[in-house]
Amino acid sequence: MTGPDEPAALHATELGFRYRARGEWALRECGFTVPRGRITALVGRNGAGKSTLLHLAGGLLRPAHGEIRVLGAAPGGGAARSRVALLTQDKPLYPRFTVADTLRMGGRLNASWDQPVAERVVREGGIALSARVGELSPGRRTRVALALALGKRPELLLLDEPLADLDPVVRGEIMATLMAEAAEREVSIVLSSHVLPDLEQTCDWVVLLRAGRVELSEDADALREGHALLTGHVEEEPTLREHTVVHRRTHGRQLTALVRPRGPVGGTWHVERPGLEEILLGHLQDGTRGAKGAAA
Ligand SMILES: Nc1ncnc2c1ncn2[C@@H]1O[C@H](COP(=O)(O)OP(=O)(O)OP(=O)(O)O)[C@@H](O)[C@H]1O
Repeated sequence: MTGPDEPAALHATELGFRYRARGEWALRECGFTVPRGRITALVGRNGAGKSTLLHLAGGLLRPAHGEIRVLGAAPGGGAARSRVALLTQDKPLYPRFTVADTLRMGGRLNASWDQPVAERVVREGGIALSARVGELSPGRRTRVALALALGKRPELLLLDEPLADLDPVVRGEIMATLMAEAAEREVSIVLSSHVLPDLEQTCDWVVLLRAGRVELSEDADALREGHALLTGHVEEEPTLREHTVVHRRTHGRQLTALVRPRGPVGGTWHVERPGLEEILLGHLQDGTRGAKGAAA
């Protein structure tokens, strides 16, 4: 973990972006901070702005409004380029290259290249260095792309849906590799994903986007402690008025509500501490509230 005076992994103020000058805002008034040394889940429904945010952080796009800093530096500039790695959804790799060629290219392009790390990431997936990239399964291609990103020895790794299209076993293996690298080298990781169960055990910070705005930017344990899952009779619902109800559902006369309590919960509710998955799902399902500003 890094000291309090060190620049944050990500810091955005009033960040806004739109793809065309007169188009809709893909991101708007985003302000948040992600501390260093965290594994951050970047979540949001389709079109919420996750890829746009990662592309801005990786320096592939420039803000239309406000700013974003990575490790205290401007994205894409000299101070950030060698310290930040971005793995985009299209995972650009040359299909005709072998895995060994691909890693060799990584070595030529990056002064801080760490060949043993890159080879280890490849080997952990049982991939031969002589294999041709175009003949690998999607999961194995993801692993090679990850090896390229980790071989750069980044301080901040930005991953845009690296787990999409992978079976649960491969997803678990890739998450384990990421966790090991994060722990060993204190890499900060920001990972966008729709696979909420995979995030429960691995992520310790959450940024949740809703329609281009930051709704949550919080420590995962603080989120768990700050929510309660209540089950009870629908007639008890008026006792919830003083709390923030994130999401509610009824089954006959039974009501289940995910709430952010603002004090002791009255009534005869059965109260449980929800997991991160339930919390995120509750926030994602709730379409009634407008997006709010950032929390951190
Ligand atoms: N190249 C583009 N040109 C125009 N609009 C775009 C482009 N890329 C994204 N958008 C729009 O910007 C908004 C945010 O898209 P973005 O891809 O960042 O969302 P996302 O959260 O990553 O979505 P998903 O989960 O579906 O990948 C959406 O309204 C999308 O339609």
